[in-house]
Amino acid sequence: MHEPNAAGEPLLKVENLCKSYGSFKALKGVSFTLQPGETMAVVGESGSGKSTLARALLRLDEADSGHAYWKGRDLLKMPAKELYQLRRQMQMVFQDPTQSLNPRMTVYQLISEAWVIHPEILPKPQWRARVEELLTQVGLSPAHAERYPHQFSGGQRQRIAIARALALRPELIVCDEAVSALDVSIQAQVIALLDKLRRELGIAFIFIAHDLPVVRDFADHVMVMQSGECVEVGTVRQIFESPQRDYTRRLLDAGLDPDPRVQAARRMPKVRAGLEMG
Ligand SMILES: Nc1ncnc2c1ncn2[C@@H]1O[C@H](COP(=O)(O)OP(=O)(O)OP(=O)(O)O)[C@@H](O)[C@H]1O
Repeated sequence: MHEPNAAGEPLLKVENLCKSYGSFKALKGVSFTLQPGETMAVVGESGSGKSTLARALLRLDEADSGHAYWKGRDLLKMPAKELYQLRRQMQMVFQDPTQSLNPRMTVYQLISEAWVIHPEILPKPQWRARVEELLTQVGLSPAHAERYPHQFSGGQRQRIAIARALALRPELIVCDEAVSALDVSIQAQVIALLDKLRRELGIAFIFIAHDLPVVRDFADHVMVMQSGECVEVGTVRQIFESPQRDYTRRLLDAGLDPDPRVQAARRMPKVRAGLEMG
């Protein structure tokens, strides 16, 4: 469990973040605060800037202006050496695990690769046991360590990607459309797993999704993005029960399937959390 940092700083405080591609403004001054262990969903239609925000925060792309403070330290100005250490604490899980998992590596190699890069985390004799522990934690079996990514279903591959992110003991996991490619019932199982990890390990999440219903049972706060701007932010309850903007209402309407069976399948099966192997 991660402790709140001593200074009582938020885990992440983002101020007025801007990013352009040429003359196109993809992020127009986004601000928000994330506390340790908190989950913030970032929702918005395609092209609204959600991935650009994630990439700027992890410095996979450089923001043009603004600030992002990680426990009070401006991570956008952080020198490379400090950033290298910080990257460990901020992990990303992408939409398509077939692209992020090297098909030639076994699950054991994929997960332990994190410790090749960061050997300070775990001595080599402990790698095997830790890989097996992580696989169990994400609802897979220790025997899966010797398999290759193509031998798993989409939901199981996403669990491997999550285990790999956990290997570095992150304090924040940024999920960029991490469940969007999965069937609705498998989506709910993977979200239930993330929720279990959040409760057990105190990990904070930024959870990017274009579909509002999937975040309802998981997020604490929702930030709604449109054309590079945050147009509404609130608790899940505020956003779902009294959205202030038409755009948010439209997102809610678009995401709600009229079929109650589909709605039920989307809801997170809390009691089954992490036990099924989607
Ligand atoms: N490398 C790039 N070069 C030029 N334009 C880009 C680049 N990356 C993103 N954009 C543009 O910035 C805007 C925001 O893109 P972004 O990927 O952040 O949107 P998004 O909300 O994540 O969309 P989606 O839900 O489809 O993933 C889009 O109009 C996109 O075309």
